[in-house]
Amino acid sequence: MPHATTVTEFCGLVARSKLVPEAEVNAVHHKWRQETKGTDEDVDAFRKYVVTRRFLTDYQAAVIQRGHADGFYVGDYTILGRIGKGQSAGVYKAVHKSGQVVALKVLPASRAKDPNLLARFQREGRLLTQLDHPNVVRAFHVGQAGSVHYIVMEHLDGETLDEVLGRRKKLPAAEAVRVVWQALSGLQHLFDRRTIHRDLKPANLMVIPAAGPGQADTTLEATVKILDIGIGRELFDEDSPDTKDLQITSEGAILGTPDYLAPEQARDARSADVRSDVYSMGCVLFHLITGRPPFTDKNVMTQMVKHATEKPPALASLVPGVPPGLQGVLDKMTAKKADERYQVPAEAAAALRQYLPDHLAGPAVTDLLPAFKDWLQSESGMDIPAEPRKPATGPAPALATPIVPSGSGTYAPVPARPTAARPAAAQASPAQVPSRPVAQPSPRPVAQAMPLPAEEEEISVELVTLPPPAPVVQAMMPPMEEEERPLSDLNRRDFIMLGAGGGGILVAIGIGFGLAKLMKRATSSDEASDTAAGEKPEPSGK
Ligand SMILES: Nc1ncnc2c1ncn2[C@@H]1O[C@H](COP(=O)(O)OP(=O)(O)OP(=O)(O)O)[C@@H](O)[C@H]1O
Repeated sequence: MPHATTVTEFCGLVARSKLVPEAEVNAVHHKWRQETKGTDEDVDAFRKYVVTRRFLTDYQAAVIQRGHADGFYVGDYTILGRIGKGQSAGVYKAVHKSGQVVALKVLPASRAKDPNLLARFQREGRLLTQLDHPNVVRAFHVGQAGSVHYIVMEHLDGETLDEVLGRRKKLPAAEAVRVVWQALSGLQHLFDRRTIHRDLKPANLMVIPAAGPGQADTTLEATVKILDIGIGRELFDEDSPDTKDLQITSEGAILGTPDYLAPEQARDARSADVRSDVYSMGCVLFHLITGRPPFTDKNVMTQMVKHATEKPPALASLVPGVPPGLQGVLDKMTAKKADERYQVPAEAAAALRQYLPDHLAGPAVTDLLPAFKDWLQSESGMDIPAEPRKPATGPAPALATPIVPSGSGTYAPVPARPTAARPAAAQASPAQVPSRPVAQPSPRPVAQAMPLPAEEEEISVELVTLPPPAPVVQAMMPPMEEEERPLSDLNRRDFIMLGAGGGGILVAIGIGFGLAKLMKRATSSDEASDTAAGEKPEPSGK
């Protein structure tokens, strides 16, 4: 679709998008002309004007300037901006018609055609909506609008640990322990709900809030949230029809992230259990403290063999001042044999507790607008307390749900999370709620500057499938850029990517076989040396 090259074209697209009513678009256009004496060619200046006055968000204005008037609505949600792009789904900041700001994870129509991707996406939605813990991202609803599928989540205003590490390289031990301790609390909740994660890495752990400009760059006040349980698994569901997909997805994950992968999970994704998650969290702890993962080989195969056979370097050899006992806890989290690890995340969390900083801030929890709660209740039957409780603050146990080992070695059930107020972080300011014919208040112009997006900002217009709009402009337009084409138009690069993806899976299968062979060889040489030492080998059963 052609770019808007004049303010008139831009205004036409805004009106067609229904983000701002036509009369209001005309009024603001008129006002801008009067105030600035701008010409019809000054599209950039006009775009800046409407964004600064919050008629549109950066993202909306960028998409419109690139010639698109659709793709701003998913069900009852208006898209405000793009937050992240995963391998298959996109994550967007959006606002519900009640004014509640949320994060929408969206599987576009073209991806939903793939039954494996759709099954994985729906599984993630199903798992997430069953979870309810301050250290796990909260999901409210799984929906479908036309052929677009989406998961409605609390909007987290923070940054991933990956981003924190990108900036700070490593964290002081007490800070690292606090982060991992929280994640372990969230993982225990997953386990209590019979779920394991299987893809724990810094990019899937979010800390909120992010350190603001001018503030101390620390996570000591932050809450950790586990994200992305897309390849998570409900335990004991091996017979479910999507198990095959899990295998493939996990091999894809192996290719991407061997840094934190437990040996048994590398051998066979289906053999992963909660202790594999404990191993991954041990590797994350190692990375946070030392600034590098336990094994740094670029070669995936070598790295996986090292996970299975080598001990990571001692913490003290890489960083000074690490409490000596912490090494023992880390060793137990990352033991090669799952039986020798902490058996559940709560045990590891309990062992880490003595290394936590003295004072811990309470968990950040997302406040929900009453109108959104009512809507959720009527739409999905989700029961959310009307009167949110205050978040706990104070010493260690209050940070997240306390983990209390019961006498039998199992753990006390995790009480429901407090749904208490973090002030207004997740509510749209009136100006953020775009006007829409359905019960949306009109945006109120406010004199607060918002940064304009970088030119290369990614956009997606494949959120909703609408009939092709009538052309608004007839002027000669520049050719469409790569980023702007609808995702349904496959091009050469897509075929290359698809080929690479398929090739990747074959490589992963090869790696799996190779590793299994190596492990087998290692075992038989162990047996051989046992036998040589006079031990009688176990009968083979033949
Ligand atoms: N609830 C949320 N609030 C704010 N940002 C979020 C939220 N969920 C995800 N994100 C952002 O979006 C990014 C992608 O999220 P996520 O990992 O869930 O996507 P994904 O599509 O499953 O990724 P992949 O396909 O690689 O597994 C995250 O790294 C994070 O930056």
